[in-house]
Amino acid sequence: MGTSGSKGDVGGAALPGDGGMDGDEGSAGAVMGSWHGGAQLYVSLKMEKARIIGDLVPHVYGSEPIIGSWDPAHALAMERELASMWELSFVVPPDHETLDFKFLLKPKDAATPCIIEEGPTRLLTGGMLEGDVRLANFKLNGNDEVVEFRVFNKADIVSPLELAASWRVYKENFQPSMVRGIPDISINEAPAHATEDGSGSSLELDLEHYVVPTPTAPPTEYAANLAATPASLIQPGALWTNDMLLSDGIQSPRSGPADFQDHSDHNKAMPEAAGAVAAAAVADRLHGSKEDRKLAIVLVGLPARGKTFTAVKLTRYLRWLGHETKHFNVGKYRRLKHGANQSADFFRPDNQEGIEARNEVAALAMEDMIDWMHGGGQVGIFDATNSTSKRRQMLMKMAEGNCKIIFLETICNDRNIIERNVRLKIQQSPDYADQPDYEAGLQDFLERLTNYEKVYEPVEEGSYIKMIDMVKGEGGQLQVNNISGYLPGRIVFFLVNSHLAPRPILLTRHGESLHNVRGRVGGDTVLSEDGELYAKKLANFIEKRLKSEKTATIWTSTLQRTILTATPIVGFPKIQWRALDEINSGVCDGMTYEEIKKIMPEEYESRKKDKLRYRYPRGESYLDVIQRLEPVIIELERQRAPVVVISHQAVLRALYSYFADRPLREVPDMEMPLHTIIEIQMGVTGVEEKRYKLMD
Ligand SMILES: O=P(O)(O)OC[C@H]1O[C@@](CO)(OP(=O)(O)O)[C@@H](O)[C@@H]1O
Repeated sequence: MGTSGSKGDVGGAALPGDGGMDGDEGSAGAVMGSWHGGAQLYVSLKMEKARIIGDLVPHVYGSEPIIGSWDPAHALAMERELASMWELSFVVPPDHETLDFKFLLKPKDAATPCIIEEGPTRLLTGGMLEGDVRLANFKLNGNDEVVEFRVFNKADIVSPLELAASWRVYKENFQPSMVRGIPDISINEAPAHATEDGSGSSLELDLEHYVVPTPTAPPTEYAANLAATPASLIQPGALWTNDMLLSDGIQSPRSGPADFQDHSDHNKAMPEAAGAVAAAAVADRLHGSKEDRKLAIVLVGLPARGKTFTAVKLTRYLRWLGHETKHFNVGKYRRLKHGANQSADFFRPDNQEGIEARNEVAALAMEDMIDWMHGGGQVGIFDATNSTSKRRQMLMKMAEGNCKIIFLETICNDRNIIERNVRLKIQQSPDYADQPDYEAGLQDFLERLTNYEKVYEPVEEGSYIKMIDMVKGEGGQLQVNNISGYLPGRIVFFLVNSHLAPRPILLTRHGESLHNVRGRVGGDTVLSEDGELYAKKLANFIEKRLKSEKTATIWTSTLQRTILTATPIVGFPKIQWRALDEINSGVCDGMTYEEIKKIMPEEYESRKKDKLRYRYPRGESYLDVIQRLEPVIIELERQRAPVVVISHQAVLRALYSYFADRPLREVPDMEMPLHTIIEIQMGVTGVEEKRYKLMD
């Protein structure tokens, strides 16, 4: 093991069978010194841990000392690359000896519980895994449940010069790429003072050092809705009889013509949204047909086509805009009424009992939705396969006189995406929560899929939107038929611009401004000293956090406290948005809250009473801010690369509430501290959040 050492390096040695490296032969010290010609292999092992299982972290362990010499307690932890992707990367000579190892799951800083993957030892030769080893199976809870994670492996030939660059990137941004607890490559490091500009703006190598807890919030209304038992299932013996259902459904006695009395006094009444939404709502109310004021978005599609995810995104978007919106998941009704582990037989086209049971729960859900609309609800998202024309006719009959139906069909022809959705379904759907054997669950679900495919009839009736292969946000197409009105138009525009590809969005306020120091609102002041220090730290953070991203963009408002905060950031384009300017405090601009209370007590009290709707004289309300941020949300949904939004307290409260699905009433009082970065990771399994506080 020809290695050389230089002072101060940690012990260790290069991988066996090294192609030999220059450098004076020293003890079996670190791998230092210049490289001996020849390209090297940059190997990347990845595991897609699509399901969070406690604090278990993927590790690698095997024969080599650096990966534990087959002692699980000394396994090497994989690094989290994305919300559900874990990675271990290292550099080896192309002709390295075979490395044998296995994956295991255990807490990062504890030896137990420790779950070693099933199957034979894995062999890495020439940087690549031998055999068909794309999956890792783990038996949880002592054999009664098997989870399967996908494994990826890549080996790229890199030259010493590329290694030099990658070494600098790794040295500055993450832990150095290590295989033996020491840099497995090293180039003369830049002199230490280079990263210190004396202002203390440098950061710890490990950004985890800055992570702070996310404030706990009560479950979102969406989560509460999912957990609640539906109204129609609470009163046993619903109004429906089977013959009613089989004759394609008729109006239930309870859901007579909707009463369109004004429910503004209703505590769920939609807040008086401002701007476009208010104008449209008035127009629809005055001119639209009675039933158009209530909208049912009825999803259509085979299982594992992303219907529920689309329903969740659409619900969040419409609620954020101030429309009283609710998601009705028929699968939940079925599980509550008929149990959660129905086999594929329940879904067979020749299973009359199954058909009746499925139509019954669909009608119950539709009945609840219509009742909810009578109570003030405006947009119901009806989430089920609704895969036959007969079922859709039944729903249309129930909607007559109550609401307008728009069918939203999701069609996916990409087998890889379907496979991924199926895997997520088996791992996460309540239908398979009790299914210990992953393979058995997979088979059952594929059989259910076949049963649906036998009877599936694409949408041709009524008003409809077809989303065809739009999941990745690349290409695909959207077909629209007989769609009109403000809200349906907004929905189409949102669907055209949103996709499910995971990418981080970083939200942060500007560095502390002079007005912040003095407690004055609004204005357009420069940064304080602390604010300027934050700007430098933020630039360091962004360089580390986004270095491995191909592209990213920096968005600021047009006020100088955000533009100055963005100045030290290099390498990414910066865009100034007026829409990101702070709430306009009108005649109170530049005042302190105490001065407002003293000089305009009635304004102060009005704002205190209803901060969401209160509008500063010649200024804005939070609802006004939300309305002007709608194009920002659409653009954030459309972006596929990371975006850093440097904006203001009120604006960030409004943007954050969208991603966190918080009700509008909470927006004006949300915690949005200075010098803190909120990372929102949007992906297939929903939205995850992480906060980094770089300084007080
Ligand atoms: O709605 P409130 O709680 O007043 O917060 C908004 C206020 O926050 C401030 C700071 O007080 O925003 P920022 O400094 O982030 O630009 C004011 O400019 C703005 O008027």
